[in-house]
Amino acid sequence: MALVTTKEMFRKAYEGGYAVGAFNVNNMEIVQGIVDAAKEVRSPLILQVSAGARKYAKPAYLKKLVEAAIIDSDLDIALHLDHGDSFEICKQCIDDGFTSVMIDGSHLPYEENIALVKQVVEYAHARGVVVEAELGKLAGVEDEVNVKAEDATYTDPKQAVDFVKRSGCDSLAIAIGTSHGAYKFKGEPKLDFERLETITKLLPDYPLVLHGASTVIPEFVEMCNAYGGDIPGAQGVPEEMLRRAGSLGVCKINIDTDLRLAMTAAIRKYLHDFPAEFDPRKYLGVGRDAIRSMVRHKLVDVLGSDGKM
Ligand SMILES: O=C(CO)COP(=O)(O)O
Ligand SMILES: O=C[C@H](O)COP(=O)(O)O
Ligand SMILES: [Zn+2]
Ligand SMILES: [Zn+2]
Repeated sequence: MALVTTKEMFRKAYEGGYAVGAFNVNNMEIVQGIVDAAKEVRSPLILQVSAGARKYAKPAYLKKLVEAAIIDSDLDIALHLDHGDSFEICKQCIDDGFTSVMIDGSHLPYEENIALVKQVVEYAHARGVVVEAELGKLAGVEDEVNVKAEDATYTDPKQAVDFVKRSGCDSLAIAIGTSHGAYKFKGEPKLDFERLETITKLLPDYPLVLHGASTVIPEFVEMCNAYGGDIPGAQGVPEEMLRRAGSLGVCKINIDTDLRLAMTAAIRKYLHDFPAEFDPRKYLGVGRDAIRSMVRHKLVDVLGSDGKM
């Protein structure tokens, strides 16, 4: 199988009413845990690399890890740049062989966001690479109690149509109430599904992307806290909301925090239970196993992408 773009994955996901998981990768154990799960259940897969991941692991290592994953798993995998913040980083990744890049101009004024996305789209499309853009702002949304302020940062449906048409982006990340990290909601979790449905109606057959979509699995939060961690009040997006989003045009669901929590919880417990152990393969192996079973659960029970490869 091969390194592929997300085009075909999204087309099938849209038609099938399910979503493809986009998992952030930072080292070998994370890549292997995710890919082994996808291999077990024959799921399409997007592996994504942030600027932070490139700084931590170095671009050449990450690229080779993903190539190794394709050889070992016999899966089609898309390699995606997560939250590219400039034309230059997108160009670098395209030149390095990424099949998909995100240019995140969501912090820019509307017209500047469009202009930046257009520039990346022109470069990417000429090389067979697809582009994800973002409209609306995610971070900090959960702190807004004022509905009007909330509205201002959520994606405006009519603007989304204009944005897609004028920028030429292949998929669009939208803001409907999710946020990055382990603290997504203070009270009851709430996403603006009415807004999502309006966007989907106005942009039929168009793949949408949900960032900040970790469920912050209570089992792992509790395990972290039970073995020396300190992450009280962590809360994510409930699974049933992700299933609903997947049936409403969301074709890509981004997951990073859940990987971090699964790995950290398992390693914390292992080191507590086996204090005399100091072979990194032991605790990193346990972390990798935790990622594998967590991702398998996501693919089968939340995203519904199992058997779609
Ligand atoms: O959106 C993400 C990466 O772009 C990850 O979101 P989480 O923090 O919810 O895992
Ligand atoms: O959206 C953000 C991802 O979770 C990546 O986070 P990072 O920049 O710490 O690698
Ligand atoms: Zn963003
Ligand atoms: Zn994100």
